[in-house]
Order: sequence, then structure tokens, then C-alpha cells
Amino acid sequence: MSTSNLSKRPLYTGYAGSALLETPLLNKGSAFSAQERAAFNLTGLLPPRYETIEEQVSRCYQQYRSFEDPINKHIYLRAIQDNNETLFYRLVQQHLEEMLPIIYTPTVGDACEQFSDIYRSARGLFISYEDRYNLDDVLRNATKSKVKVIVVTDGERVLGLGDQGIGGMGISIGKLSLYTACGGISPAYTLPVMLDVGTNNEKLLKDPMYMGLRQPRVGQEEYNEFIDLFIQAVKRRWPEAIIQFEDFAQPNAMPILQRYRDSVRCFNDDIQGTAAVTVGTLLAACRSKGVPLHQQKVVFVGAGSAGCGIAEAIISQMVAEGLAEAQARSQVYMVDRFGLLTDTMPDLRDFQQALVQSSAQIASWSFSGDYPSLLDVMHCAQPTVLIGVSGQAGLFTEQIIRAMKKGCALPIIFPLSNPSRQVEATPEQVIEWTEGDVIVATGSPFKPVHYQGREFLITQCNNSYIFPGIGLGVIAANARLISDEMLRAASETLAANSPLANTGTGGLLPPFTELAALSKRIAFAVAKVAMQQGLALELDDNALQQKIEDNFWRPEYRNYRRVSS
Ligand SMILES: NC(=O)C1=CN([C@@H]2O[C@H](COP(=O)(O)OP(=O)(O)OC[C@H]3O[C@@H](n4cnc5c(N)ncnc54)[C@H](O)[C@@H]3O)[C@@H](O)[C@H]2O)C=CC1
Ligand SMILES: CC(=O)C(=O)O
Ligand SMILES: [Mg+2]
Repeated sequence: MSTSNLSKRPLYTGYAGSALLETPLLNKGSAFSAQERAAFNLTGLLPPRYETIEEQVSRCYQQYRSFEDPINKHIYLRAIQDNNETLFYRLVQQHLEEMLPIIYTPTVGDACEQFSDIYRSARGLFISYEDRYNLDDVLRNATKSKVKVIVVTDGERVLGLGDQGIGGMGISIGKLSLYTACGGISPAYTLPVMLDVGTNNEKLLKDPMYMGLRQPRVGQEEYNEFIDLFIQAVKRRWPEAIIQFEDFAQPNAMPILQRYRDSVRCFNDDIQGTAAVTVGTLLAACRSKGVPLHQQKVVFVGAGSAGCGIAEAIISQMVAEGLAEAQARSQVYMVDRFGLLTDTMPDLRDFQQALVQSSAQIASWSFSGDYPSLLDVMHCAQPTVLIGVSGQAGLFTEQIIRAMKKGCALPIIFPLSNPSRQVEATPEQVIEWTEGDVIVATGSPFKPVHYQGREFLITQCNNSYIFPGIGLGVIAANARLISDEMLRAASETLAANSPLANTGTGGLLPPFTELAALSKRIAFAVAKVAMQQGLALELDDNALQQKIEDNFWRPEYRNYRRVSS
């Protein structure tokens, strides 16, 4: 299989002089050669020495290391990204493990919270509600003619940090950085979008630095119209773009997905991406434990977009393993802020209603409140899997974890809320309270835990394992839509690549440093399913593999030739 030679072809550009140096997708800084400096009016605008990208990376890394605080490291890296994208990705690729927590969770959470305070320069599209009837003009202002992946947020539920208003742009930028660093999507083809419909965050509304609309979020009808205007405008401007919905709040996440998933190449990362990564990680955990998923009893804390998305995917997987659907549903327990979701609980959303426990099922349980609490569920259901997607720190208390351990010799415990400070329990706590008999994975990165002479690697169960590969696969196959089966294929590929399940050692998932290779495998599996479902034109395996390679961008400088502008 030949790797792409697209990047070796010269690139023709009309940019020159300082405009070229100020265009991050084209800028090479000190790596412009003598010939290029002469041809593009750069002579004198740069220090005289010509540098290789490796030399540039060394300097950047040295500067990066001079910052102590993660947020300052983030600001520094974002500045490089806004100055020279090729260099940024080369640097990140070379120090992936160290820098992912800086450009993504947990530090991206701080960057969203402090977005207006740390704002330096423009990136992506801020689409204000006030511009809703001029969206074609706004989208034309994004000068990229080919956009293949859009990550869009309205900033209402950013990680577990609530409403961050335009600060949500930080998460769209972070996700797309991973699309490029780990999924090989050229930064020329990505676009972060923030839909500004106001914010209900009082602190931001009062903050003189806040750069978004200073008004409460618009009403539901206005909101729905705005989303629709946006989707239709994207379809006109970039009909082939994948739209990834990110960090929408619960009332909007599922309805938006349901409204558009059958007609637009889109998916919701928090519902579907999270479901795919969690089922994949769970399958790997079940394999390494030697007990199949359909024999597990699973408790969720947080019956929101992520929780219900994962729960439905687990049920589908249990059914695929041979369980009757009703039986599968009876093995999944959703605990939200008022306790276990049951068929007598009022005011549930449609997607929660499908996941309630029947009163008959819990008739023999003893509990004192209106609904069983998490502790009641631990005692009465004796679950084997516990998943936290509540966004609330500390909900997995010592009492909860010890109660779970009483009913299960080797529990599987995934506190998945982000960023790190919102985690339901730290891995260290979970390991201590289970005396080390536990399989644990978290949403944000945690250092290995040492307990009684053993080292526990903490797997990061984060949708970032999924979305870069989905994007690459959908682009390579030119798939029309993104189906649940395509996401299931991503999940199965992930599980099949588990070091722990395959070899008995290592993490549940491969390290992030292998994400690029993994993304290509996920892309292949996803594209194959799209073809089988008639969502993409048939290609033979070699042609598909070649397409994936051709679409995989690498951070290498290209030679430039000048065209008159
Ligand atoms: N690891 C990963 O890849 C991902 C992690 N997440 C994390 O999951 C969390 C939730 O995300 P979403 O489901 O989209 O939000 P959401 O707002 O839709 O759901 C959160 C749910 O938790 C419930 N909740 C709040 N306090 C609770 C309590 N004390 N006990 C029980 N339930 C409680 C809320 O009522 C709500 O239903 C966030 O922290 C997010 O960072 C989300 C997506 C991916
Ligand atoms: C990882 C992610 O998408 C979230 O926490 O919302
Ligand atoms: Mg998210």
C-alpha cells in the first residue's frame, strides 16, 4: 500500500510577503527556502537561517516546556496553531501523549471557561443568532472552499462544566485538532463552529470580558429555526461536510440528532461517539474478565445524552449476543438525580422512558424514598458494571463502591465524566476501595496507579478513540449518512484492538500514540459497513485502503510555486 504522495506535489498559491506568513495553513516560518523567500517576497521578513521542521519543533518544544501551568501551555500551543498549522501538528504528533491533555481534556475545559479572557486570534466561525438570516454570507466568509468536517456546538453543556456560551468554541477547536492529529483529516478541510444563541451562565453575562451575545439563550422555537437555518446553509455551501454535534445540552442533543440523521451526514459525538467507545471498552473488559457482556448487570449514574446513548448501544450489543431485548433492558439500570428511572417516574424524556425499570421488576426491592437511590440499586441489583456520566464530581463514594464490591468479585467501573475534576471517583479511590480487584477506565487521562506492589494503567475511555476514524472512513467512502451500524463497526474494531484482552497485559485500549493507526482500521471498518448498507459506492478492499491513505494528511511542508493573484 503506497502512502499518499499528494503532499509531495507542489502547491500553487497567490499569497506572498507578510500575507503568506500570516496564513497558518501555508506559513512555514523559518523553513521557507532561499528560492521561496525570493519568489514570495519574504527576503528580510525572516531571520536569515533556514530551518528544518525538526529544528522548529525543537525550539517550540523548548518554549513549551518553559510554561508550568497547563492553561499557559494550551495558550502557547494554540498560538502556534494560529501561526503555522503544519508545525503545530508536527509538534503535537511528536509529543502526543504529553500534549493531548493540553489541547483536549482536561485543559480544554479550562480554555472553554476562560475563553474570552485568553482570546488571542480568530479561528473558526462564530455564528450569532443575530445573523440568522444572513447565513449564506457568513458561511462564505469562511474562505475554505472545501470543508469536510464541521464540529459545531452551542456551548450549553461543555464537558461537565455546564453552559460556557461562546467558550464552547474551545471544544470545537480541540476536537478538530484531534481529527487532524489522530485521524489525518487535513486542517484545510476542518471548520470549528460556535452557534451563539446567548448564555444562561450568569457569571459570563456579568463578565466585562465576555465576547459572546450578552443575553439569555433564545426560546426553543427560535432556537429550532436557527439550527435549521444553519444546517440548510451548510448543505448549500459544503454539501459533503460531516457535521459533528458536540456538547449540546440534553433538551436539544437527541432531538437535533433525530431531526437530521436521516438526511444529513451527521452524528452526535456525546450520544453516538461515546456509546461506541464505551461499548468497545466494555467489550474489551468483558473479554479480559472472561464474562460476556450479556451476562453483566449495568448501572448508569447520569441518564442524559451520553448515559442513554451508551445504554441503548449496550442493549443492542447484548441482543446481538443472543439476549431477548426485554431481558437486556432489565439488566440496565439508569440512576439520575432523583434515583432509579422507573415506570412511575414523571417527566422523563422519550429516550429515558425507553430505559426505565418496571415496577414489577423491582417489587421485591427494599428502599425508603420514592425511587431507589444509587446505594439501593447497588444492594438490590448487585451490578457488575458501573458507569458515571453525570458530570458531577464524587458521586461514586466509598460506600457506593464498597457496596458494589460486596456483590461482585471483579467490578468494572468507568467514571467517565470530564474534565478530570468532574470525575465521579478517581481511579486511585476506586482501586483502593475495591482492594485492587477492579477494571477501571476514565473519560479524562489519569496517571497509572500503584497499589500494593501492582501498577494499574488507567485506560482513557473517551470518544476521541472513535470520531477521528469515523470521519476518515466517511470521507474515504464518501458515505451519505452515518448509521448506528457504522458506529457499531467502530466499536468492534476498538475492542478487537484491546491490548489487555488480546495479550493479558497493557491497557484496555491501545495507547493514544497508536490512535492514527487505529483510526485507519476504524475508518476501514466503518466504510465497509457504509458500502454494505448502500450508503456508499462499492470499492474493493485495496481501493478503499488506498483512499484512506490518500486522505490521511501528514504535517510535512510542501514546495510552493507562485501564481499571480
Ligand atoms: N468520556 C467520554 O467520552 C464522554 C464523557 N461525557 C461526560 O458525561 C457527562 C454527561 O454528559 P451528557 O450526558 O451529555 O450530559 P447530560 O446533561 O445530558 O446528562 C447528565 C445527566 O446527569 C444527571 N445528574 C446530575 N446530577 C446527578 C446526580 N447527583 N445523580 C445522578 N444523576 C445526576 C442529570 O440530571 C443528567 O440527566 C459530562 O461530564 C461529559 O463530560 C460525555 C460524553 C463523552
Ligand atoms: C469527551 C466529550 O465529548 C465530553 O466530555 O463531552
Ligand atoms: Mg462532548
